[in-house]
Amino acid sequence: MLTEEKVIELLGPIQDPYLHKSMVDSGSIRELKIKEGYVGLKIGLAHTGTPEQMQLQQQIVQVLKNAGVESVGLRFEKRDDITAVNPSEAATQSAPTTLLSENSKTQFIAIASGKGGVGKSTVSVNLAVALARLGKKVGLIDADIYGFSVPDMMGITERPKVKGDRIFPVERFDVKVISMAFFVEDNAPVIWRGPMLGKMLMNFFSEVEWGDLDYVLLDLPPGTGDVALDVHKMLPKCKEVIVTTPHATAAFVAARAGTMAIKTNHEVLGIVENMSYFQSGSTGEKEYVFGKDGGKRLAEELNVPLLGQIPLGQPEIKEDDFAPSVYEQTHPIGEHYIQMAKKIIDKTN
Ligand SMILES: Nc1ncnc2c1ncn2[C@@H]1O[C@H](COP(=O)(O)OP(=O)(O)OP(=O)(O)O)[C@@H](O)[C@H]1O
Repeated sequence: MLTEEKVIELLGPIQDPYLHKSMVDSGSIRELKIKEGYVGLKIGLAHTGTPEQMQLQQQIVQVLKNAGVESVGLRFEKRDDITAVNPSEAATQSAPTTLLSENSKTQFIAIASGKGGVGKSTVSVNLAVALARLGKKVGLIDADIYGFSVPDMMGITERPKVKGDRIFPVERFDVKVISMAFFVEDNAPVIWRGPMLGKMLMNFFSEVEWGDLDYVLLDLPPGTGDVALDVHKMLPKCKEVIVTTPHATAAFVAARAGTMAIKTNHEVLGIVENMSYFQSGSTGEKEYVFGKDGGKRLAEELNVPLLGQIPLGQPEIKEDDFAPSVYEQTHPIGEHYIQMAKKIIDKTN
């Protein structure tokens, strides 16, 4: 037979979420009724209807059910005799959209390409990591809403933490990452269109707790579609890096992305020519597998710098720290990224 003393003893270790001490000692238990297999509790909290209340509710039910109680009735009321900070509200108030505010010091850089498969996501990830390696505070938004791949490329297996209505980005290689991949179940395809996409992107700014950042890189979807346009509208100060292969057709298509940026008054920081050549490990000879200098010509055409020519090559795959697309700092390609990141820092200072 469960007694009042026994229930109090069971609830003793559970903390009041706002007073941070035992709910028994903090006077949170306002009423207690026991009847056959039923326990009814009225609980007073500094804030009600909050995620903390939900958590507490689950804890109490769990403890009592484990002790053999068949049904638990809980009622919550707001306590006026105490004042305590509500972390969810505090988070909302202290997490304004500072990244987007007029006087924000954060630099936005969109990584664009004319077509898919040229290595835009690989470049986004490695530039973000290189900027972080150079001591910058960096965020990375995987805005490739249909073809999100950043978490897989960086070997991210966790999901962002959610506190109240704030989302905390996942940190990997000192880069804060948010991706559409975190918000879909089982890699389901995303079928949202038009305005929904813009809203999703806006949420990435307004509901994510980014903290203080020097750079936010955005991995755009390939081409010059809705999302790229949305980004340009949403982030008037956003600068752009265009990725292409040396192939003439790829560079020709990439020119459209460049023209769009220029027409909408966004500075193009430069061109990254990816998969520029294959360098033989034994002879050091370069083989121009996909053609030569398409990126260089594009840079001349748009009158912007060529930030780098990245050869073909795979990162070293480590079993214990799996990140299939991140080049180590000491890898020759990792070094290319450091040089490009330095140029970007120079150009944006
Ligand atoms: N320099 C490189 N050397 C070898 N492989 C590369 C290089 N750059 C990218 N890749 C590989 O090419 C493929 C396409 O790269 P990635 O996904 O980054 O392209 P993308 O332009 O973002 O494509 P999409 O927009 O279609 O997602 C990936 O398998 C990636 O690992």
